[in-house]
Amino acid sequence: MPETRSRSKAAAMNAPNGHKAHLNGSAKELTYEDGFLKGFFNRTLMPLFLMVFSPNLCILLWYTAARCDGSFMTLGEHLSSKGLVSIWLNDINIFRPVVIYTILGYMVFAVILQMTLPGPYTYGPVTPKGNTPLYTDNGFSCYLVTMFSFVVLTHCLKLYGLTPTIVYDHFGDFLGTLTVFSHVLCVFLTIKGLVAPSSSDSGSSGNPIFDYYWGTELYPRVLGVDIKVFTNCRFGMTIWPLLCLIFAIKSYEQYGFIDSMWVSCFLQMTYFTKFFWWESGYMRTIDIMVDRAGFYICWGCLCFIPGVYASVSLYMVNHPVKLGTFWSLVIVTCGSLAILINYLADWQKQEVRDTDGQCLIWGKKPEVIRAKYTVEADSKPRESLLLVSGYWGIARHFHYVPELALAFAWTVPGLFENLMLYVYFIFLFFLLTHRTFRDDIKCGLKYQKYWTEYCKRVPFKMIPGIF
Ligand SMILES: NC(=O)C1=CN([C@@H]2O[C@H](COP(=O)(O)OP(=O)(O)OC[C@H]3O[C@@H](n4cnc5c(N)ncnc54)[C@H](OP(=O)(O)O)[C@@H]3O)[C@@H](O)[C@H]2O)C=CC1
Ligand SMILES: CC(C)CCC[C@@H](C)[C@H]1CC[C@H]2C3=CC=C4C[C@@H](O)CC[C@]4(C)[C@H]3CC[C@]12C
Repeated sequence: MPETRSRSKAAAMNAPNGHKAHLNGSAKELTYEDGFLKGFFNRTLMPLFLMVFSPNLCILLWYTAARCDGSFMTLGEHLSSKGLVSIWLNDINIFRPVVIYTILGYMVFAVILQMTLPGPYTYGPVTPKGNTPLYTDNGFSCYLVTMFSFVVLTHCLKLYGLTPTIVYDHFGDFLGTLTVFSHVLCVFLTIKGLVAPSSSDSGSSGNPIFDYYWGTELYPRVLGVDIKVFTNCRFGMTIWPLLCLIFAIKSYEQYGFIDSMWVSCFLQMTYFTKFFWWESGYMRTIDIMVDRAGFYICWGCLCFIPGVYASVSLYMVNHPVKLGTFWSLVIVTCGSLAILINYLADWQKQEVRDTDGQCLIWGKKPEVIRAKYTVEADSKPRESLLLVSGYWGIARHFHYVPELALAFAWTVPGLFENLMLYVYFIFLFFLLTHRTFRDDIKCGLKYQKYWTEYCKRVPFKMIPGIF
């Protein structure tokens, strides 16, 4: 599991005295947060809105699928007759023992795999405080072992007349219990980041609401477990494929065929397999190198992924469509192509850096900008390669186009009867568009004139000539 290597061990590993002085004093916080997340709107209003709205969105999506046949019109009628509070109080049981045991059982299993499965070491990017996180790259084996264990467990349960689809039957309770659990974790992490941080990349913003929402630590570790690897990868990104499989089994139990569900499930499972194959690359993304372990990322991965990201499959349980071989193949082919392009774009960026530009991109020597930068902790000059050719020469975030195309491909098998099916796609559209702005600001602050040069050479964010 990740360790944090610092230029100065005292500055990173043990929440040193110097760092505590920083917490008590007025030293500068992360430049990204200063540059992007500032002002009353970003630091207080938006966090409050998201912390209230998002858990309700998850519950209402489940309620729409389970009680309103996927229709927002019917949901509107229910809401006006019984109200939102009644749904939380009467339709959700956060204390159901089978739900609590299943969640805890899975978490223990996931932590054991995270801690014990071997893998090569891989480094994350150097942090603003000059720490370099070290990870054990065991994501792919954790994923394979989990999927294999799920198949074995499903067969064992069958012998006793049981089925994993109990998760679907009590999915509202699962989301409710996970929400409570996540808040407990977030409270713990917020306090831990202030009183016993795992590294010097921590501290308060001075605003308790923002601290809770955004987190007080970049790389918290508890008993040797890296919390963000656990929440993002071992929980969120592993629960999502498990839910896809469980929902497909449920649909099959009910209807005896899984035509549209199969197409959607196949594309999603290919996407998860790709994700875990590339997991070390994920450790170099905004989620890990910028987002602190607070409500946004921890609650997001523990609840928003099962509640919103898996809502496509949840909806499809009761809305099977007979697509037929031709359309199934067309959608699977388009979706697979989107996965491939997205993967190759992520790969190009990584390969150029790993080989210091000594590789071929689309058969040619890559065009790069050797961008110099320093981190907040010291003035030591550092260098990163910005790729200007390949997919990174089309637009600065062109790879989001196949990501969106893929999300559409695994959604469209459910056809167009209800808007609920497209909530994930719509959310992703806004998330990725917003991310293009976030990343430009983050990279602009980090690389300054080198980023300006990249923006001149590659002027569009996502689609050349349009955006
Ligand atoms: N389904 C979902 O909800 C989402 C999926 N994704 C997917 O996750 C994957 C990774 O996400 P992504 O948003 O790219 O991660 P990031 O936004 O974190 O990656 C961008 C980072 O890459 C580096 N970078 C930027 N431009 C270049 C360049 N030209 N050459 C080399 N490095 C560069 C910079 O980091 P540095 O500081 O190292 O220079 C930058 O911060 C993608 O496949 C994306 O589609 C992403 C978001 C949401
Ligand atoms: C609080 C909420 C309103 C928002 C929570 C959002 C998070 C759950 C998601 C934000 C960014 C997402 C991801 C980024 C990159 C990824 C790589 C991709 O290959 C797989 C998906 C993912 C891990 C994705 C997962 C959800 C987020 C962390």
